[in-house]
Amino acid sequence: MAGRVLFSLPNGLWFLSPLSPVNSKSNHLKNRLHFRQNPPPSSSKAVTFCSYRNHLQSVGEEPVVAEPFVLTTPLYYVNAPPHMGSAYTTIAADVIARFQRLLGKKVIFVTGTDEHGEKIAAAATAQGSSPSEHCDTISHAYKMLWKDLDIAYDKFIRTTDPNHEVIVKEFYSRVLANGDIYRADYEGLYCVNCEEYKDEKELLENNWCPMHLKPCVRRKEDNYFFALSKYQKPLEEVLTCNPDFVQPSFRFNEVQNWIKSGLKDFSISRASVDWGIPVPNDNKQTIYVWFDALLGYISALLEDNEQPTLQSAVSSGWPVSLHLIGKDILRFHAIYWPAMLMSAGLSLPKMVFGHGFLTKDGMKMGKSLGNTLEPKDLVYRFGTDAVRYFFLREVEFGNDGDYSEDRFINIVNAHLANTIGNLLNRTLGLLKKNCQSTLAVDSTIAAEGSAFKDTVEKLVEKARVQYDNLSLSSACEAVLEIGNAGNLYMDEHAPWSLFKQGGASSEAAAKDLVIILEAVRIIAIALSPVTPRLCLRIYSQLGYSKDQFDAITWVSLSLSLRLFETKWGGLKGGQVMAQPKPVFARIEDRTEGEEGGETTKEVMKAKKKIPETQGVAKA
Ligand SMILES: Nc1ncnc2c1ncn2[C@@H]1O[C@H](COP(=O)(O)OP(=O)(O)OP(=O)(O)O)[C@@H](O)[C@H]1O
Ligand SMILES: [Zn+2]
Repeated sequence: MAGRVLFSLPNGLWFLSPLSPVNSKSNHLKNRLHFRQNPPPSSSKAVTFCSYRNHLQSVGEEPVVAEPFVLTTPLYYVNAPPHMGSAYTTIAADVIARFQRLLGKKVIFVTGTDEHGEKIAAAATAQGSSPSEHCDTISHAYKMLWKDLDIAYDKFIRTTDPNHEVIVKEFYSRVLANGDIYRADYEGLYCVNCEEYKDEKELLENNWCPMHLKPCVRRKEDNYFFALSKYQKPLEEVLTCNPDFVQPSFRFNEVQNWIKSGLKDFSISRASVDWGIPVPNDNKQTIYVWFDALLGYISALLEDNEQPTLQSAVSSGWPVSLHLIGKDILRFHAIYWPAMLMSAGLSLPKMVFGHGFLTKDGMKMGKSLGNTLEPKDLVYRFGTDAVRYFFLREVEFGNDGDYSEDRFINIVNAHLANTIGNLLNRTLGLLKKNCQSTLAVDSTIAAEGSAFKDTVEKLVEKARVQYDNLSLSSACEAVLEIGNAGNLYMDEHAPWSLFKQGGASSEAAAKDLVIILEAVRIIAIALSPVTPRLCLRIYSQLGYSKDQFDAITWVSLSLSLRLFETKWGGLKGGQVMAQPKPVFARIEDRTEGEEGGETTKEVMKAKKKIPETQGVAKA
């Protein structure tokens, strides 16, 4: 396949490679090197970005972006341990990362912790520890939770990492050299929990922050400022040229309105905060926590033992394909950050997606309000897959969602235990009883003339499109529809009674079982980004090894891997299935020693230790 590659260059420009075979790695690298060494002259970056896009369209070229898929979660503030809200973003990011890996892409999944600032210093003092001890403890708690939730991140950045400090200082110096930093007095109302000066118009009565329900304090400081107002036009242009820059689309409109209402310069240093990175050439001030934390997305890209420079960090995956964040920090990511990047001559992220809030009694669940749901308890009681599945399936990605334990149990039981687990279990039971657990024919032959195969292929394609659009709940729904269709097929064909009739009916029944199992195989691939443990158990039941499961791809990357694609036809005649075991026990049915539902023992332990509703909001 020949095509052109749209490169993002370290100086903030985008460049179209000469026509070359895209799949040729050496050509790709040569082009990259050539443009890095001979960057085109700098002009207004936003305009250049647009003109390249327009140029591509005018010559009818579809750019092939051969860069890795890089995605980030927010770097979580270590003022308190993680909660279900922090877990929500990270689970969603993990699902997207796993999906992209299934498509065969190189993925760099970045997460981490934001560790500087006034709120952290105060939290440490309240705990009677030093800021650095406090950061170590909380950052470790995040890592442990990501392990419990099967988060397969590639990079975990802490903003107290010495390399990060070098990157922040270099970035600050670039922005300063570009004439975008100046010194001035500022007086305003500050919310320590937001770590942000607030506009009085946004506040509740008595100057309370609407998000944290705490009073803002009036502050006057002599600070360094970033000239955000200079970037009003370039930012407008970025949005005009790139309607996908902020997602979902209603948040795009929000950002557009903020910009339209006029951008004000903001202070990027604090004279009163010691726990931070010193401003270059002025040790009396530290860098504002947001001007520091956002750079974590770049310093995370540094390879181990690499010289910490902006140049080396950005050459390992910048710009990111996706910043996944909560809507609370949209302004920082969709306005401040792109302006800062333009000022430093770096390219912009391709997309910022601001999802909604998990709420408790209608209020955002958060550390500062303390109204949080403990993900560890949920995992302990219900298992990792149940937690991952419920929040992604239940909350439409982008909107807010309230938690209810009853609903949690109902959904997980109905979808994972009944629709998928039972379907597999009863099919394998029949196969064991009537066919010695061996498939009679290839799934392609079994499905000849059957409309069911087309239904499954359409649904799995629908799921792919939904994952790609980040409509994660709809992707789960499409996969579940395959399960529903499978159950319907089973009930309509009633293979158990066909087996009793013997002869040709028995042969038809044996084919029906192959058909159902092939559908379940496809479900196992398509749901594996969301419930990796369950899908591995399904794959084992279908007679595959863990290595084979780890090698699955959404579409075949080579002919020898045809078996593993989501296209119909993976299961072959003669293949021997494992002994049927429940792959997902219903939550209330789990008893100690029962097989299936890998969390059985944990659940029982947890039942003895944790009262049913502790830390959990009942609807
Ligand atoms: N209730 C929530 N629903 C969804 N995501 C959340 C929620 N709370 C936090 N997050 C995620 O964490 C990010 C904010 O991280 P942060 O460490 O500031 O947590 P926080 O609990 O919101 O803190 P605070 O309550 O102190 O403002 C959000 O942008 C979002 O990605
Ligand atoms: Zn606030």
